[in-house]
Amino acid sequence: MSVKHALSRGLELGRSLFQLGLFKPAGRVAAKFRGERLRVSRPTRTVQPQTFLPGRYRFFRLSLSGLAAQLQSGAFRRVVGGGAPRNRAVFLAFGVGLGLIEQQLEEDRTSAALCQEIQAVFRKKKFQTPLKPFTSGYKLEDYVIGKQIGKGCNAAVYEAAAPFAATVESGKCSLVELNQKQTDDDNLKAGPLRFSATPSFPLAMKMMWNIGAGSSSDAILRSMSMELVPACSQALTNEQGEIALDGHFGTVPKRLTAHPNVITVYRAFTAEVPLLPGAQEEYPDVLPARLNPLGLGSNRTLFLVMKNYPCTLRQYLEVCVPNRMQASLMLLQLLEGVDHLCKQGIAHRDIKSDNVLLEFDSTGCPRLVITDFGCCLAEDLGLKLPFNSRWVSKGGNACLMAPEVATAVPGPGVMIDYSKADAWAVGAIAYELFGQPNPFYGSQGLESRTYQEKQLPSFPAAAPEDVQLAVKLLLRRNTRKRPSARVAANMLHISLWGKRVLARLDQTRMDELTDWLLCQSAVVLLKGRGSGGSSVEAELQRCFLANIDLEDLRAAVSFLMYGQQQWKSLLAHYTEP
Ligand SMILES: Nc1ncnc2c1ncn2[C@@H]1O[C@H](COP(=O)(O)OP(=O)(O)OP(=O)(O)O)[C@@H](O)[C@H]1O
Repeated sequence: MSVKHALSRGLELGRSLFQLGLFKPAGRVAAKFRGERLRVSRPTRTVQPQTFLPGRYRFFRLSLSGLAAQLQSGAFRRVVGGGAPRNRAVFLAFGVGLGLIEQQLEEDRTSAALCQEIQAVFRKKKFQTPLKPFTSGYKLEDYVIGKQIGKGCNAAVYEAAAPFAATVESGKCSLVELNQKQTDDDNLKAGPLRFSATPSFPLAMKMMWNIGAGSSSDAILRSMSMELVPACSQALTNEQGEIALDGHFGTVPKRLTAHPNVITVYRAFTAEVPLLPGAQEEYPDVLPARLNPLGLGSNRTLFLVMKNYPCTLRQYLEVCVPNRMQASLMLLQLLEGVDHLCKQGIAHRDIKSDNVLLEFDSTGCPRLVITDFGCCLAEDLGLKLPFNSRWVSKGGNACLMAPEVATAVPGPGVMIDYSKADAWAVGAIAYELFGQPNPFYGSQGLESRTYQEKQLPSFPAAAPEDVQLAVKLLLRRNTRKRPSARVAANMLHISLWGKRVLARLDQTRMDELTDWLLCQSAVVLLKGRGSGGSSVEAELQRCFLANIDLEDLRAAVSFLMYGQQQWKSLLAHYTEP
């Protein structure tokens, strides 16, 4: 057999092996974690992968020399007719490798095309804010303002109503109502319940405290512009295309498109600071001299109008312990929200349970939205921040600052990469969702700057295994080993709705996964026609399909397979005699 012949024979052999499914997933499901290799044992596999092939397809862990050795000595001898001299065997092996790669590329092209088609179907129907276009609501006088519903370090928030907001659906079920439904539930902690979404005030108005920015719209915008990141297009521009905020557009930052898990600001405008209920008692110092002679505030400030949510995530968790399905769905929503921000080049930088608002869908499942973008990074450079001086702000809440941000030291040319920082914070909040204290809070808590992964408290055993794995991975210090919010979200999606496929993945090919994607698409489209279309679960499934990408999906599968291997070995360890 000549070298050329050996190569072409190998190529054919590789193609057939691939078609027969004898060979491929060994490489595909492989992943490299902590330098150790994961191998999925398959009964038909005879080749021990030893080296990586370079480039994008390096998940093919075919060792050509290993393959050649096998061909010389083992199972393939019969297949190739035996007795091939060593150098020919190398070429034969090389051919097999090429054949496998060629087929894999082909299959990838098909799967990637399918993913794109699914994406296109689910992206066509854009998430709509529940507000119809309306010409008013750009002045304080357009609103009736009720009682105060919240207060932070930078603003007071009041319930509000306006004729144009009649289309804003209230949060369906308030925490009070939910509590009444669940009084028998043993899981429910005792505690005062004070929150309710008042249907007559479907809106929330956030009045920023303006100390020192001055009263011109331009100055206000310059100092508070990040609050406008989640503002929808009608928030700033009315139907005639007039800019309602009479500042320069230059000071208006990058803005987010609407997403079910991110707050939408319906209207933003500047106006004179009014004397609202509780102002003299609760925030006299930030009032303008017109209202309090000792006040330090400017005369005008920024107002933001949003939907009025029944409570924050923190308030909800103080009185309720979500069941494991609800907690998983809540975690998934936070990951979906963060992924949406990342895709648009925005880092929130202050994700915490106070900055997540909550309402309930028609089934009583909590729906979460990320809010308060005051500390966000929304620069043209995307998720990287030049950190050349210690005066550059790294973001809010130091406790939930990802290790790569917390440990960054300012200097010339230093850049902080925020692409996985919000995902890390979500990993920490996951403990709260499953009823445990956040490990990074309190005087005894870990410090994100210094903690070691093995110091993380064990995750509640009641949480699904895949959730435990996802959280463990999200809290990895090394960003290269930490999944992105998208990949972690994919893990949970597959775990929640594709468990059956996952169980078969060690013997399956990618096409089984793509078949499952097609089935999911059909189910979600059908659900969308029925009443289930607005439930949190349906929204999440739509989100997943609208963002489906082969590489991210594959990464999620690799992490899940890695987790399964770990569980199996842990189990084996404990069941050994
Ligand atoms: N849309 C809303 N619906 C209901 N309550 C809200 C809404 N927005 C804010 N709140 C309440 O007001 C509080 C303060 O709001 P927010 O966190 O936006 O203010 P802040 O001053 O920017 O906060 P921080 O201190 O985190 O900077 C929230 O914790 C929440 O309780």
